Amino acid sequence: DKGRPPLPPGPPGDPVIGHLRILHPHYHWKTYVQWGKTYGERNVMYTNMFGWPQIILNSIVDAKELLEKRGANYSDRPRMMLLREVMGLRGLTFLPYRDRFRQNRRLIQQFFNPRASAQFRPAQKLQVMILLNHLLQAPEDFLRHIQRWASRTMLNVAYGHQVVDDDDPYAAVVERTNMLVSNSGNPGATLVDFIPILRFFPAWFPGARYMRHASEIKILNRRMVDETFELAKRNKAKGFGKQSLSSKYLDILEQHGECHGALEDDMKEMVASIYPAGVATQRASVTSFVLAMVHFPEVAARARKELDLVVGRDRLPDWSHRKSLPFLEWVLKENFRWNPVTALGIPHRAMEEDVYQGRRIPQGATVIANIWAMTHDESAFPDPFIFKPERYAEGDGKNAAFDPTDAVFGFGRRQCPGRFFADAGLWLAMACILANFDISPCLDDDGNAVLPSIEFSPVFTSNPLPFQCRITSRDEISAALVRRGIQDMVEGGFES
Ligand code: HEM
Repeated sequence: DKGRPPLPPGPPGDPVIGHLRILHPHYHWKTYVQWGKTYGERNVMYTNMFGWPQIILNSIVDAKELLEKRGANYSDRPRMMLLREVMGLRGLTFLPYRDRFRQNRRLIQQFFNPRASAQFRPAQKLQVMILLNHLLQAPEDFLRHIQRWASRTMLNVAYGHQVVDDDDPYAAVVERTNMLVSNSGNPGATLVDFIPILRFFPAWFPGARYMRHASEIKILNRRMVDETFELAKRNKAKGFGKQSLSSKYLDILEQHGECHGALEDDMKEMVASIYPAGVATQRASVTSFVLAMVHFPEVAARARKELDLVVGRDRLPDWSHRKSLPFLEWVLKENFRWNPVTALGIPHRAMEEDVYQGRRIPQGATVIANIWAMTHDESAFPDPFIFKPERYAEGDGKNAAFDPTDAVFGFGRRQCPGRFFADAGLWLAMACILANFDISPCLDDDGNAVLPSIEFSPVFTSNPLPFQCRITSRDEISAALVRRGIQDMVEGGFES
């Protein structure tokens, strides 16, 4: 390495295993902030895992400079040995930046860009209406209702499938497969990602046993991908789910006639990949929002006041009101910032060696954007743990250095293609909940408020740890509105 620029600074590591020993197994994003303060130079750090170079970016400025401006070099993904090679996940999320990437990315963006994604609004609205009714009927199960809302929304948008009860067999298969995949570790950062040869070791070998389990998941996943696409075909034949992504893809395949080659396979994988991408993230966002409202009731009160003024009490909030509700807009932004649900995004990869600020970024380095660090940087967002929507107000009160939506969906050519869709669905869910439900802490035997702790799971998509609170319908007017909301959609001939 003589004569070449030095690597960015970082903590001292061990021979062979690199920084594995000093990287606390949980909440890597917090460890990286600590390391950044101690070793970082303008927040860019170098570490290695079993010799694999890793660059950590704790600041949005560097993430934008590298992952966006120099996007041609930084839009690849690390190899993802476990998820891609062993489990066989072939959707867009983990696809390398070559071959089919461009075509596949276009196939998603075509339907999820700001204009096209408006077609999913009726489906999103129906699911929010169902969520509100579930909250009305059994508010104590709110965590499950939110999970089900996210799952139903994505099953409907992906396959045109309408889940009607808790025993839905398709929902069960898709949920189980995705749960097994997501419990298997951080993408690109499991043991077999660092020691790829492990996958060929016998199961008795330490660390290799998991491989057998992973091969079983592969079979399950294959079946899930195929069966759900067949379901989508049947739905289409019956005239259901015309707005779904599968239905649009089947239209494209029809135009290609018999000679669509690998296109159908790609489409199947892509449809399957939007489910996990959209469920855990949206669920975590709404659950975080509920937790925040328990802790910051003055925010909920101010948002409701604005809603009452603009929307009134004789209808539910709708997207047409959005422009007239600036405070609610800040609540949404603050919620994205307070718990950026994919705290470390999804890793990128440097395809060629690069030099940044006089430091060398090795070819093949995994590049991690620490989104949590960016949205909890005290100099960008004073009192970062306080939920303070007014920090986005224009004028003197403004003390947010950037819009969190510019960070929480990732960067550059890999930036989340589902962001417009997610933003619209989350807005509606939050607006309707705030307008019609009171959220407050549970009470102990003596009538004292018991505030739930603010803790998030230490995994890839960070959800609040299970907590309790009281959700009650605001009054009879609200209860009637919520009931009518769903009736109106059904009577209005809503077609999923
Ligand atoms: C709160 C909601 C969501 C958040 C915070 C979120 C966040 C992210 C992030 C951080 C990435 C990685 C970007 C990067 O590599 O720099 C990503 C990728 C992705 N997201 Fe989302 N997402 C959300 C919802 C959705 C939804 C609803 C969908 C589907 C409709 C979706 C589909 C995807 C896909 C397909 C990718 C992979 C893109 C690629 O690799 O080119 N996401 N998302």
